[in-house]
Amino acid sequence: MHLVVICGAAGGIGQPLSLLLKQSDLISHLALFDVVNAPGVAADLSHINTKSKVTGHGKEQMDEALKGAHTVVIPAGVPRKPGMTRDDLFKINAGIVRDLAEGVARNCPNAFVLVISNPVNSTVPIVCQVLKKHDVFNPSKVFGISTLDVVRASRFVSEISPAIDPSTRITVIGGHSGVTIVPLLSQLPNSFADSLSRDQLDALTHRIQYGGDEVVKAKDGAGSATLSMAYAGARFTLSLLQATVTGKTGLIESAYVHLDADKKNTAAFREKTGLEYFALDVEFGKNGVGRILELPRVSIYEQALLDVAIPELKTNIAKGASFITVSA
Ligand SMILES: NC(=O)C1=CN([C@@H]2O[C@H](COP(=O)(O)OP(=O)(O)OC[C@H]3O[C@@H](n4cnc5c(N)ncnc54)[C@H](O)[C@@H]3O)[C@@H](O)[C@H]2O)C=CC1
Ligand SMILES: O=C([O-])CC(=O)C(=O)O
Repeated sequence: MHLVVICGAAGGIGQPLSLLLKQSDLISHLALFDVVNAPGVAADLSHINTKSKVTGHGKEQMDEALKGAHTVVIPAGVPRKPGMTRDDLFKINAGIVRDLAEGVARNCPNAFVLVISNPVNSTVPIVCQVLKKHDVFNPSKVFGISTLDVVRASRFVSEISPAIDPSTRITVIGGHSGVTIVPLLSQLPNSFADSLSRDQLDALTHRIQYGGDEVVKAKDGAGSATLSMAYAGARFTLSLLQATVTGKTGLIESAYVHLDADKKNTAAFREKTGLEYFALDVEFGKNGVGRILELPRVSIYEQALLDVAIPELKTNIAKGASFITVSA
């Protein structure tokens, strides 16, 4: 019995994400929670002839939806409009994510919590702080989904170099907003990064960092990435489920996590940077984070990107963490 709950299930991401997850036999029950239209989306999805049962839960039914969940995916909240940064969403989304995390602490304290709602750099610390407040925090079980940055990096690189297949995984570290997104293109085979001119490398890096803005601009006020995010969110969720439900090993995704999830492999990095949260490649295990892969050697170019990302991330993390007071 594996209950997966989508919070914000009737939204632009929530609907296609739920559709993709409905196709998995690893999920026995898909519970869709939203403050609007959850029963309608659930009725629709429930006619699909795959294994899982689908239920819909409206505004007053958060506790009922979350009760006993194995995994909770959170794409609830408002998206950007042109001219906004992800941080501009904090005012509204911080409270939404806090209330959902309170619901997790009450109803499914052992669940894996996968955060999509922006600004991820701050909303993940909010979730962790709420769980700490209730004494149910396990750093191996809370993830900020930064997979879309990896998906974009793979796609954009393959557009430049047809020799690189679009399914090639690229390590993207840092956070999930603008300068905090640091693609490690130096890790690609055949000296791909060295084959680019400085202008080409700058343009590709900028496109990966600001891919979200491309979509916000093209949607022209109607929101931000939803379909590519649903793809990325489903990929992440299904990978985690394979590891935690079937015990499959060797599954790696980039995720924005609390570095206590693997103190051993992150100690040196943490000491050097003072960061508590960071997106790194994570190998899933039975209990969520199996191990965090050590940061590979970065190029001088990438170190300069990191030098810009780290102070910005620290500000984002402090903003999220200080939103919740945890008594000592
Ligand atoms: N991590 C990432 O890479 C990405 C994150 N996002 C973020 O995901 C979030 C959702 O984006 P969209 O689906 O496009 O927005 P949307 O507005 O289409 O959907 C959001 C849904 O959340 C629901 N909602 C609002 N308050 C709620 C609450 N308290 N409890 C449950 N549901 C609630 C709304 O009713 C709506 O159905 C945004 O914050 C956006 O910035 C978007 C793309 C990529
Ligand atoms: O750009 C946004 O606001 C949504 C997002 O996080 C992305 O597409 O990467």
